[in-house]
Amino acid sequence: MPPRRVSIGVEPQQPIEDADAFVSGDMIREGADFAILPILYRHESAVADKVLERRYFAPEDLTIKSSESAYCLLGKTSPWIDNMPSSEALVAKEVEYAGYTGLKSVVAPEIGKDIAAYGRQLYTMLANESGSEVLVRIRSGSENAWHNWNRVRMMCNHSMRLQVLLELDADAHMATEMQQWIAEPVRVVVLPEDMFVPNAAGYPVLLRLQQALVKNWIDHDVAFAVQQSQSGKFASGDLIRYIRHMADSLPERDPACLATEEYRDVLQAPLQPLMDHLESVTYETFEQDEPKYAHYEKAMVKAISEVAARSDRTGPIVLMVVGAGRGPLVSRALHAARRAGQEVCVFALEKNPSALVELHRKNATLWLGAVTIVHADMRQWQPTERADILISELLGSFGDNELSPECLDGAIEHLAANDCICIPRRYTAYVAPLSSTLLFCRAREYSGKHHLETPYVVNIHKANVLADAQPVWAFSHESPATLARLPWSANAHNDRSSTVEFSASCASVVHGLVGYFDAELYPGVELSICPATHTLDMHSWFPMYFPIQVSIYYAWLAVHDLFVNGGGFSFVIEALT
Ligand SMILES: C[S@@+](CC[C@H](N)C(=O)[O-])C[C@H]1O[C@@H](n2cnc3c(N)ncnc32)[C@H](O)[C@@H]1O
Repeated sequence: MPPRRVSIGVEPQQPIEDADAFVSGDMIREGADFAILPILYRHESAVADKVLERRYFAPEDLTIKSSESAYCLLGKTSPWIDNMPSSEALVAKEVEYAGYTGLKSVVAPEIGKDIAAYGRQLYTMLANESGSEVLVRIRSGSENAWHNWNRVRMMCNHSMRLQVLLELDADAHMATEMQQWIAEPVRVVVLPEDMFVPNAAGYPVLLRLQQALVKNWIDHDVAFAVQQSQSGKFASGDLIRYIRHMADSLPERDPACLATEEYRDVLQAPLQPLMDHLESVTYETFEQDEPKYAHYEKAMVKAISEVAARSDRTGPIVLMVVGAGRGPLVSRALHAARRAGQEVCVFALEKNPSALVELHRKNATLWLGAVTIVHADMRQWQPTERADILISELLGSFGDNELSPECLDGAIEHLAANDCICIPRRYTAYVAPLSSTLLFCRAREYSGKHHLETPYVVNIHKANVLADAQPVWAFSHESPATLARLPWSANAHNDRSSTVEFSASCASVVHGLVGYFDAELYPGVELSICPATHTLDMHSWFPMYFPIQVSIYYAWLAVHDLFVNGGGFSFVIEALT
């Protein structure tokens, strides 16, 4: 497996007269991928006045004198002096010049005291058509760092081009503050030389807490930049080699993690397996989830044993797999019967005609004709005998957002015996408030009319779940006989509503809700995608992200009027004081 490729740059502290010479000399020698350099060589106000008067830079004013090295440079703008119009004008010139040379990113200085003026300046920089990204320099641990950042990014309307260059302080470690930054668009993490200590041979290393912090940032795909101090205790090249070695020696990611990594923070529309016919490749992905099917088999063995132990029991036990797809649950049902030592009669029901091809093929080659395959809608098929055990896998990431419970209601009415055991028998939906600038921006840019009023299935990564998830409702199929007697055609029995309150461990911005579910397949056999109880290595379901139209600032929050029915899901979020 190829090692992780980490981009590592340098931020020299001494003045650099010519960026091109620095890149082809020191930077390459040190093994850096990029450099963070000031755009201007000299910042004296006399220079600023001259530049503004003449309206262009002279070569001697500049560190970045040409576009030759622009591909590997981040250009720092001059320090902004609060309430000084000439300072604003100079920065505007620098940004214009950065666009001309092709710099992809410019780095703005730390947020000053006059936050409104700073926000206005950023806004102007982002309005520049050059399209350079603007990185705001944040020193972790500085007073109100996150609050100030939050204010300026709000002023810039959450622009996707506004990002963070996070400069760690020497004592930084993975605490609540870092968790806050994970949810923000951090592009570059600056590691000051003071963070490193010498090992026995005098080479720079990080202490354990800082190592954990850097490893966590590696996993969040940021670039690093090492920043030499004036004293120059260590050579930049040694700092870079150490970080590279750290990335190379991270443990190999397990295959399940690799399979899902490409979907990190990618917004996907939930599947619609009733309206659409799923493709073979989608079934193939489901089928790779060994832990999920192992749990199903365990539940089936228990259910078969329970039915077999009934005193009035005669003949083979009838198992129906409804929504059989290409048959993984059918294989498991036959295996479970063998494990339980019981004679069974297995039906596989599927409405997707193409999946039927695979079911028939497997019946001929694998199951040796032991299965009755039915091409039908589970809500309408009328069997000659009823199921003792009804097995389905119809859940979405939020539990009831795909086929269950509505399709299952129909199946129970037509197919289930009075004392039928349903697998799963119960499932619960959970929500938690979520902060993620990336997901919010992606939802905002998603095509379609109601892109901020629709949920997405996401392998959520660059995000901060702000409080423990809380249950909002459950659906139960524990007594199918009761359900079969319900006047369920109006579907009102599947309406649910709820109100939940959350208090955050730190003030934050809510960009929506994250939804999870857990399911009881059989008493004692559970599947879960909730973080605290997640089924080990199960990857069939990513969480659900429910964006909100306008992000809100929160420390204590109520999600009320949460409501679900067959037609959709709605909620209101209120920040409490
Ligand atoms: C999430 S897939 C699960 C497939 C399979 N059990 C597996 O584990 O790979 C749900 C299946 O239910 C089928 N399905 C959806 N609605 C159905 C209905 N009303 N009647 C029969 N099958 C249905 C879909 O075509 C799809 O194959």
